[in-house]
Amino acid sequence: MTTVSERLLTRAEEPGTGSPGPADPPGPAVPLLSLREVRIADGSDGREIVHGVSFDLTPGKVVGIVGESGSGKTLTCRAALGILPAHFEVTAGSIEIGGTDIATLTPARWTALRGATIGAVFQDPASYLNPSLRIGRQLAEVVRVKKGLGRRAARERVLALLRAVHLRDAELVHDQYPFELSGGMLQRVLIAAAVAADPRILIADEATTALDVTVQAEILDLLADLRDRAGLALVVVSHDLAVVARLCDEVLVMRQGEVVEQGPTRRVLDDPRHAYTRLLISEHEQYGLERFLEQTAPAAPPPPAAPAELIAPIAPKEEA
Ligand SMILES: Nc1ncnc2c1ncn2[C@@H]1O[C@H](COP(=O)(O)OP(=O)(O)OP(=O)(O)O)[C@@H](O)[C@H]1O
Repeated sequence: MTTVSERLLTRAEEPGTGSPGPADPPGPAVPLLSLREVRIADGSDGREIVHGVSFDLTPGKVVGIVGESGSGKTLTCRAALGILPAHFEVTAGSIEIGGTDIATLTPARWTALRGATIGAVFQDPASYLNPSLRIGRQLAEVVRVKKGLGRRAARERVLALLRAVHLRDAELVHDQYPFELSGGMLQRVLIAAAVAADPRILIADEATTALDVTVQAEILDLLADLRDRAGLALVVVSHDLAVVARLCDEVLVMRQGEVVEQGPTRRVLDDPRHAYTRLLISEHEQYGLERFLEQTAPAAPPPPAAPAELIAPIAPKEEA
């Protein structure tokens, strides 16, 4: 008999994708990102929204956060990125990036860290791009500011990034405007922008939610590629247990601001200890299965990128 995690993995891999599942747990390493009992409150009324989140992210590790809408997943990510909405604040606990407590960072240090150490991709990629500028120009700006490249080198780097995120015709996409691209292509562009400055940590908050299942699986493969080839550490926020099963080493299950269950993904999926986790799994089995099985005619997968293409744009140490 197959386990829940085996079934979820099988379904998430169905749409014609072939990369392996979560990597073996990395050995002991200094956490790139460490949250300790983080509490977040709405300063306007003093209401505590997130009641203590802890996890460590080491190179190549993927931590998943699942849970119902409004449970505090996005606020937790935004706290780690130093971009909590106005009047929200971290009221207790600590967040460290590379051993530095982010509460001590100056705005200038934050600017240096964002992109270069920690990057993020959210849902609704179109809203993060300027509709009146070509894709290449927008990415080039990131590359020129964060990597200090000249015009020509920036163009080459942007094309390499577009290829690295498996966009078929990088030259064409380079010269297109956002409205000319599909949702899946825009999400790839956003991922390219997020990894342009070789971050060590990428936070993907519902980054595949708006995409159809085939494209979703391709984006998940892309994230797995970045993890495998560049040791990128990921925080993946999703409503979808199949996404979590596909990518994550560890999962946190959140409900109403509380982490109700946390542990290695397979243990949580195969032996859930909290009633809410069991509910999520049974809902997934009832509705998720059909959604994946509906996938009868997957689109052609993107052309395989040469390993060198994938490594060159994102491995920080390889660039002179
Ligand atoms: N900018 C904001 N202004 C006011 N309230 C907010 C804001 N952002 C979040 N909240 C509130 O904080 C709580 C947690 O929100 P959060 O976005 O972290 O949830 P979530 O788990 O990411 O939900 P979803 O899955 O729907 O994105 C919710 O009750 C939400 O209404």
